[in-house]
Amino acid sequence: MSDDEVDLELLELMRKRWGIGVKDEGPPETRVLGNAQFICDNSIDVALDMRSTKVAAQLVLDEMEKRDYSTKTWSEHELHPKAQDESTVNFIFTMDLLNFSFWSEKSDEHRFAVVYKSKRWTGYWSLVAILQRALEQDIPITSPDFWVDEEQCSDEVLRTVFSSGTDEEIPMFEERVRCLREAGQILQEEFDSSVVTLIEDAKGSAAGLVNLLAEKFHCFRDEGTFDRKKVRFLKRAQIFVADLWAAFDGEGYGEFNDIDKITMFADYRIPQMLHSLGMIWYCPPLENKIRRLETIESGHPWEMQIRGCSIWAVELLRREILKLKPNAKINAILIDFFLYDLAKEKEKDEADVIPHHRTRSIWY
Ligand SMILES: Nc1nc2c(c(CN[C@H]3C=C[C@H](O)[C@@H]3O)cn2[C@@H]2O[C@H](COP(=O)(O)O)[C@@H](O)[C@H]2O)c(=O)[nH]1
Repeated sequence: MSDDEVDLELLELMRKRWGIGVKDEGPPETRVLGNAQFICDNSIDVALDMRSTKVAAQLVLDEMEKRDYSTKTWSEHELHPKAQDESTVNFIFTMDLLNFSFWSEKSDEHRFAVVYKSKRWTGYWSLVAILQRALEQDIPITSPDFWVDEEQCSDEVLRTVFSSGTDEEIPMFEERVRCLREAGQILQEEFDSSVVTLIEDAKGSAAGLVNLLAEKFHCFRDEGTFDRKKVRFLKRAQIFVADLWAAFDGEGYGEFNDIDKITMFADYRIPQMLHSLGMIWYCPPLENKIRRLETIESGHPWEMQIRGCSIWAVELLRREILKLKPNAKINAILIDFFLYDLAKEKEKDEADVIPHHRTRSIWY
């Protein structure tokens, strides 16, 4: 071995043993918020409206206070798991691995739905119902070991797990199976098949856990390109951390020292709510495309602008709320969760709400 190779070997040993020679990278950052601001500053098809944002800030603050909206709200949802243990960690990981693209190519009344606990669940809630139903049938659907065992966890078994209560099957079934298999394999190879080990490897940093998911799991690497610059949205990685934080009320598996680094989750439901609040505006060709229920391809500049401007709009909303009430215990996560729940409440009664945009992808 040359002298240089010996030195490198020695340095590596010293780095591993004592952390010597490791340049301090500083606290982890996801870069999502900065990328969202960059997109918004360079958007020509989507615009923010500050006047509506200020009005919305008072409305959102008042309504969140009236409902005493907090991390505890998460566990109050009847389908969300309540156990403060590893089973809920695994449930949330499985849920956020598959938390995407529930909308129907056809009309909404035909869309995939599940009847569970004598209620009809659609969208995100149909996924939660599916997982609860499988567990009740003693199918270990939230166990990473199960996902890699193609004998026990065959495609046929998974088809029964994801079986629909309507004539339309769950969108992107094959992609969902691929996500489970890939995640199960990476957890097995790098994290002792344990989601808890994955969380512990982030050492209490929310941004660190988001970056670890994006680095190790392709199916969490939610990124795009805008104006020739790589931009990160990391929607399901971020909502996984947020769901943990909320489900465990900021303690135990949900304890993070930098939780406020998590941004709004760039999905297809919140932009719709932000538009109906007048906070974001679409140029006429884009608005027409959305109103005509036409798909926008994944990665299209229009999609990048909708997602980036929505993240930045919620950040500005958060700042306006804190101007109204500086000590409000409100962050982007709770604002986002509240807006999603509000959107679901209003889904039925407000016919004039613009449809959500239609981009088929595994990212949201
Ligand atoms: N930004 C954001 N996106 C969210 C959620 C949730 C549910 N979160 C629960 C946890 C805490 C909250 O209180 C909620 O109870 C689902 N989604 C996304 O929406 C889409 C599904 O829409 P629909 O087909 O109509 O169900 C799909 O992209 C899904 O990934 C959220 O909270 N924020």
